[in-house]
Amino acid sequence: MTSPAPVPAQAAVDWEALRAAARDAMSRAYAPYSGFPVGVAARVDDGRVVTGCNVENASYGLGLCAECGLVSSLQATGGGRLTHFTCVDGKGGALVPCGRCRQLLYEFGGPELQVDTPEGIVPLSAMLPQAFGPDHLR
Ligand SMILES: O=c1ccn([C@H]2C[C@H](O)[C@@H](CO)O2)c(=O)[nH]1
Repeated sequence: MTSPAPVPAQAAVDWEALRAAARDAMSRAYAPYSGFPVGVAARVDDGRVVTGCNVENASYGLGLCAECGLVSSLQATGGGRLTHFTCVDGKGGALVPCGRCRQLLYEFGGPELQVDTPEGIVPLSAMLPQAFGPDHLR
């Protein structure tokens, strides 16, 4: 989804607004099996904000992490590069993205993507060292 009023791309990122967007998405998660709702939000290089929530399935292994929805929304609303990312748990606190989702984020944000973690803002390169990515296939 896009935010109602996109922030200009050149403005400093408002992490609290991004966390609020992630909490809002988390409130609509479908997580009846784990009981662990997750919401994510990211700023795009054109100023858009995209979000996602986890969507589980009765066939447990088919559950979709919140980041899956986020990257789908990114593409469906015009593409672009992710610049800032946050992930929250059911209490609204910062949550680290799982390993698979770090790879999803790397595809669209690369090593410089700024990630909001319980230990502060860190580049994705610190969370996915020596990442495999699109450059390996060129
Ligand atoms: O980065 C993460 C980590 C976990 N989950 C979801 C998957 C599952 O539905 C629930 C418990 O693992 O949390 C996400 O959506 N994103």
